[in-house]
Amino acid sequence: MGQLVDGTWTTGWYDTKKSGGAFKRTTAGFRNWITPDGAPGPSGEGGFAAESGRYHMYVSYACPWAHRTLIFRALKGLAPHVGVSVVHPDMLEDGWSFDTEFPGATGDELFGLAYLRDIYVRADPRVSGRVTVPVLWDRERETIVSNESSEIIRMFNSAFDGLTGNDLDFWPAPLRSEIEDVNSRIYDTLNNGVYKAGFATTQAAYEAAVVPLFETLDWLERCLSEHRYLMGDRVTEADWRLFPTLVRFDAVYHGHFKCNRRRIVDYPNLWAYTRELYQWPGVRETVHLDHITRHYHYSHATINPHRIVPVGPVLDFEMAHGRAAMRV
Ligand SMILES: N[C@@H](CCC(=O)N[C@@H](CS)C(=O)NCC(=O)O)C(=O)O
Repeated sequence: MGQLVDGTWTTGWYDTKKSGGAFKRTTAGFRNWITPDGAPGPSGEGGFAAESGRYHMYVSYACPWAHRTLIFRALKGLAPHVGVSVVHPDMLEDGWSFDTEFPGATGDELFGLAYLRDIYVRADPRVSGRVTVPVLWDRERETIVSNESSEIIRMFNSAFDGLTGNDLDFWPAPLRSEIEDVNSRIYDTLNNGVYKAGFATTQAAYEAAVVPLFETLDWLERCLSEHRYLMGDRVTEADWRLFPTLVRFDAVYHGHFKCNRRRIVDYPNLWAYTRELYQWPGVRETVHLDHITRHYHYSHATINPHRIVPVGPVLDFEMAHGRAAMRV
């Protein structure tokens, strides 16, 4: 666990001293966009045209941010066009590694490097910052296009449509501002809220995270008692950004991160909605609870010093969801 400073690895856990015990997530450093013709996107520089076989993703199956990019890769039929390397679930002193001693960990399929940080240094020998997944790598320019999942899913939503013929749109223009509003509450209180609760080092910082977190879950339960999806009758990016947190919740966030007022299985609508999204074609294959459970409990020695990985809970994501009866 550490970060790169001027291309050199330095170790240390998240520093919460300056922020009263609160965990503050830093922003991602590589912010270019793949576009159909290589024109520049909303940030970064141009020159990253959508081409089959040119791009490769580095992910962890444990990571909820990487998970959304794997979901979009599946939903948008990008598997034949964008390759994937999967890191080992343990994130220890050296950060994410390409150790293959865990089922599903592939190693670095492009260069055979030992650590994910080596990929960052290959992109920029003087790079500084956290070494995070997901990473979207350009084999042609030998650099990182982006390490920001919220932007990678927007690229995947449309950049390759000309190549794949898949024009499913999870970011439809008329719903964008409504999606942004819902995303921002869910990001702050839930996607990142679980980390704020789990990584807090004072009681006050923990409570400041966990109270709004359950307010959001209660609010979502009410929304999903009236509507099939967050935007009504149509599944959108907002649902796919929520799902990775819901699918991890009872297995890790409830116990390990102390988000334990309720579990997702205690919310009838949220639980049925989670099962529906899990059963969506292509999605269950992106869910790897063995990586998820192992990663959090084994990697966070400050929270779980003996690294005992729990055996439960038993969760039946395949159970009938009954959500098709909801019309709106
Ligand atoms: N902004 C990034 C955040 C990604 C992120 O924080 N990933 C975590 C894994 S869940 C990570 O790699 N952490 C390593 C670290 O912070 O050193 C995104 O959404 O793509």
